[in-house]
Amino acid sequence: MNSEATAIWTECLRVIEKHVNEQSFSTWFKPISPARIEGSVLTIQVPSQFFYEWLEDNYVDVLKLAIKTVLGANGRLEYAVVVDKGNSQNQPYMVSYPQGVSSPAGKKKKEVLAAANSPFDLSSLDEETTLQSNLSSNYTFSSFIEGDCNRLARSAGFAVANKPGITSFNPLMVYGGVGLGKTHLVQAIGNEIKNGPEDKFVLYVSSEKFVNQFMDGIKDGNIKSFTNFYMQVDVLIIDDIQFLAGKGRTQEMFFHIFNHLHQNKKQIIMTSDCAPKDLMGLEERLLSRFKWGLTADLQMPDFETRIAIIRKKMQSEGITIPNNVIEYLAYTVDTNVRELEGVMISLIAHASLNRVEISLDLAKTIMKNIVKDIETEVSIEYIQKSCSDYYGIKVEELKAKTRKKEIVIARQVAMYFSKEFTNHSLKSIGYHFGGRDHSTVIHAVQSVNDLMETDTNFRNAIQEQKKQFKIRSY
Ligand SMILES: Nc1ncnc2c1ncn2[C@@H]1O[C@H](COP(=O)(O)OP(=O)(O)OP(=O)(O)O)[C@@H](O)[C@H]1O
Repeated sequence: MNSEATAIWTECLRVIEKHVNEQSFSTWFKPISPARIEGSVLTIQVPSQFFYEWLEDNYVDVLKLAIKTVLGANGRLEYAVVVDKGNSQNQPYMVSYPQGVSSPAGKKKKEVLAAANSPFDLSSLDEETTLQSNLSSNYTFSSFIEGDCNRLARSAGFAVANKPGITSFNPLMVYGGVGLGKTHLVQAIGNEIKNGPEDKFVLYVSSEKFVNQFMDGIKDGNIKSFTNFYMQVDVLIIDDIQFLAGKGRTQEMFFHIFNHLHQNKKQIIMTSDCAPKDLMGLEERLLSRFKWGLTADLQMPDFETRIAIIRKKMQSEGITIPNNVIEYLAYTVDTNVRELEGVMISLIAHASLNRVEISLDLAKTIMKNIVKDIETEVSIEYIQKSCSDYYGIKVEELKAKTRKKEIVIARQVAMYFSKEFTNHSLKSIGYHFGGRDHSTVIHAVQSVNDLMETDTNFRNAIQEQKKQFKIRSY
């Protein structure tokens, strides 16, 4: 082994060690051996292609930092990937990496340090240092499907991403139920800013982590570093703010950080599982500040948006599935997007483990195992789609004002099924049919019952249609 390369790599490891936790260090850096140094190009040998990809995905910044610190601005890193056990390939597998290090003219981004051991210690890093921001690169605007359910939040988020701290959406508060895309959206904003032209210090942190860091700060007598760290941020994204409920001291600290950032036109983005007015256990002065900016909610995506989400996810996995399966999943999973994804993953896993095609039958089997009481879980949307297909009209026509006879019948039947197969109140059913009132629903149910008594064909058709709701399949 080249002793000069060894000495350089040892120096690099010293830098790396400061910025990753012990476990990551022994898992991902100890197995690396230095192969050679040629000029300012250090070649390291990694055990596998997977290992190399993992380093690139997760530790590119810290590697850049190490190379730059030890070899200077012109330093570069190359890899040699071991192809077979005990048989190393001496040709570098990848060249001209890391880019940021090999092109000193390139502008460095000031990002956020997420070094596990010393989260607030910025002292060893200069202005140009590339750090992490705790953002997942998968969460982008392009992978976030737009629909009525998220339009306001998404466009406000986009405006903030283009002018952080400058729009009146400061703070931006995104709220909504479990698994509806809050984290995805706020991280998309963070990624957009981070990849944008300005050099912004973006930090994403969960409220839980914020609380823990604050507690650690108190324990270690290190509160000043904690506060200084957060006050340096240009864009603070804090997830699940409801977690601060009842934690008075943390709230007080957050209040000061919030004020400081806001006064300095720094962007604050928050998420919560409920509307600010329902956030119990948060101080009034904090809640009143949340109202300074914009509050936007996320709802469960409607059927069409769910279809688009499934298509997008499948496309990103490189998997094609039949349309009727996509529709079936979109119909049946109307709780939240995370569950929808869970079902998709199960479906893909079953198909690949059992080496079978993804089919409607497979989807039904999986759904039966995953969703309890599936027979009773019929949504109004499902009924509307089914009835409009049956009568050959559009779903919108069921909700519209039109009084054309065939549409009135289809609408009444759909209301009748909604009353029979869902737990919605008459008022809620009316609302789903273009904002009609409950007496219209009562009238619809009565009319369908009357018609079934007098018209055998109609009764048979209704019985036939009912089956699909009972077995929840089509
Ligand atoms: N509109 C959307 N387009 C594409 N994917 C979405 C959309 N909404 C949610 N998702 C996906 O659904 C999953 C759950 O979203 P996310 O974790 O952001 O939800 P959340 O509201 O933050 O949940 P929690 O309340 O549990 O924190 C993620 O994988 C996300 O990518």
